[in-house]
Amino acid sequence: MTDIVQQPQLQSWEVGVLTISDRVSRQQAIDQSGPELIKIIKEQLKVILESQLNITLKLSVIYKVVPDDIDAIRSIVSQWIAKDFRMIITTGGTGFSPRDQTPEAIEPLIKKKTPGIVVAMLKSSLDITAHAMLSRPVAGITDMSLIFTLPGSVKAVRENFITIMPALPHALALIASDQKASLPESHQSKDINKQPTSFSSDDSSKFGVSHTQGGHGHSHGGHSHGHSHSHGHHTCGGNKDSVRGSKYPMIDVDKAVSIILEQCKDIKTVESVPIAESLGMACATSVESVEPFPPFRASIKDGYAVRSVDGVGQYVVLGSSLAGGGDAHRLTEQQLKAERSCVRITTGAMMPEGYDAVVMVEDTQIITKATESQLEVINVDVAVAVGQDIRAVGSDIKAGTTVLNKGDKIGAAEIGLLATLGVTTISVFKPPKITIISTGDELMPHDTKEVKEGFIRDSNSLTLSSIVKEASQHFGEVGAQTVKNYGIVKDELEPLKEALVKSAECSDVIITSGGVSMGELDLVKPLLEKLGKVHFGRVNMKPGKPLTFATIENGQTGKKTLVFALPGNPVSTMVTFYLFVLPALRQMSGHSQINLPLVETKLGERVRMDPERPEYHRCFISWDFNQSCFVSQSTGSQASCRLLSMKKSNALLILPKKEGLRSKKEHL
Ligand SMILES: Nc1ncnc2c1ncn2[C@@H]1O[C@H](COP(=O)(O)OP(=O)(O)O)[C@@H](O)[C@H]1O
Ligand SMILES: [Mg+2]
Repeated sequence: MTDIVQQPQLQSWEVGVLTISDRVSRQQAIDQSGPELIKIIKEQLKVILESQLNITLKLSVIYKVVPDDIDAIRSIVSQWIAKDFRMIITTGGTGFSPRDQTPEAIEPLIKKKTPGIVVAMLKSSLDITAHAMLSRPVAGITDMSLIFTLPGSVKAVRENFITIMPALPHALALIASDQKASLPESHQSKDINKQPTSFSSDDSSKFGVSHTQGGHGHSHGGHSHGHSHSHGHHTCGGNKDSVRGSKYPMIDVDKAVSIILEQCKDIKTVESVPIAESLGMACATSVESVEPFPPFRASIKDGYAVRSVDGVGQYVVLGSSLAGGGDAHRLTEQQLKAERSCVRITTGAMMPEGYDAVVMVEDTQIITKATESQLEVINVDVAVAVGQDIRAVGSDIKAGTTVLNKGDKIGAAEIGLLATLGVTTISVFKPPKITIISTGDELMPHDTKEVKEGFIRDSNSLTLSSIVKEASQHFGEVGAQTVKNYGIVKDELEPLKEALVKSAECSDVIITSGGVSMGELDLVKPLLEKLGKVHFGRVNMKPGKPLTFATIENGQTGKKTLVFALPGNPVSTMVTFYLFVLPALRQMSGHSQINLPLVETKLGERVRMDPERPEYHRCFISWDFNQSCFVSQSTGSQASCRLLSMKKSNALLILPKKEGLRSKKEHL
């Protein structure tokens, strides 16, 4: 038998992708499902079609967005049917909400129903969540077109589409082979059902299908139906990514920190401030002493300035040198030269010329008290050496000594030093300007007395502004100038965009909380993609996995703003602040010491390890004098919403990912 190798035939197909959503069409939400579908069609379906049907495919995907409106939907789909689109796929509007009317719009356009496709889609979703039964998909054939309706949520779209994808080459080929669409229903469903056997589970996993992950959130056309399970379940465990997982690779904490530090390397501003306002800031230049300190020979003790060669015996007290005063300066050179003469002196007072030692008052006795006509006479009981109890000029700080280096943190001692040397203003690195934004429809201002049902008080705004203030001792004084609280922003595209754009104009750093997970209302990541560059969107840690870091650059001025999109759970917010935002703030403020101190500690009790991600376990550490080491005490339940686990904690215990319990030395 001779093999006849057929050249693939070139075919041009058009496929329509219609996103049906009021919110997307009003630009209150970014469409994720439509673009995702297009991506799968172009990257995966095309390959399968070409290989299964032995064709070279010129595939055009036409994409449109319409509101949840029967006429609008029908108008587009009818046009596409008329143009013989091979496939028309809608996403959104298949749920139970009053505005969900995609099935009603599509059904009358279908000539032959294809319930097998509906069953396959529902089955795949029902395997994950019972809520799938609230989806009302329709599928069918009209002339040249295969039409089906997918739910609105991007996860469900991927999952449903990937489920039916193996059957599509055969289905589309059969439709095309009979333009009159006279395919018997029995034949059609049989073929469709037969397909999965030729696409074994191995084949489908090739496309990334995995149901290992919990959580399933259907939303229809951008409306949340209140049954999204994504929170709490969306953890796509470790690296077990699936088609429903995040598109962002999971990177390690160290890598994330280095990406952040690289981005803030060039954001530094130097300013000159009065030294009293420089606490916590980093010096932008080195500081050298111009004058010596002390600038004069000064006594270290209260006593008498003497000539050491005069030894023990009686002395006449010529006058006094008091700190900042006295009358010794009025004495003539002649008087001061008189043998066995001395001058009463106090601590810090200037040594009169000609004297070379101080005898402390305890080593003397008064022989005769001073009267109007007579000088005081004392007895020096002990001999003193040259220079005794005298601070020489420049003995503390010589002229030309470097007292502060660039990058040194200015603390109380440093401010004292500068004041000593007569430095009144100092060149420092300015702390970055920070704006804090809380996102979430469920949030009410923290001072709300009666919180509406289903709402909570916004705690993150205050926690974040306080943590910044608390941390400012490590990067500089923080005033109203430096930290702005933007307040609460709804989970809607326009307000969020406005908040980010406005804040970027006036801040070096934006810290947001919430809206970075996988829920339908988690809009921060896609929005940041549009406004700037997302450098990472997931970190291999617990808590804090969805942490997102982006930069927004002003095209005209070139000003760069760092955006830390912290997860909304209050503990995740705090932990990610300490691990990622604080080092960045320190680096941007010019500090040479930017990392949190790391010490080794013994566990005070057994702790359960996380098998999937390294954990930053909140604990209290203290020095154990008996064991001569730090010992850590866990703060209890480590749920990322339990702010009580942060209370009283003074350290984060770094627990590597591991199965089981642990009770030995760990790094902190
Ligand atoms: N500002 C806030 N104050 C208190 N709790 C918040 C705040 N923002 C979010 N949360 C809570 O944190 C949890 C996660 O919120 P979400 O917006 O889904 O965060 P993310 O998507 O970033 O993980 C929710 O229970 C939410 O109510
Ligand atoms: Mg939220």
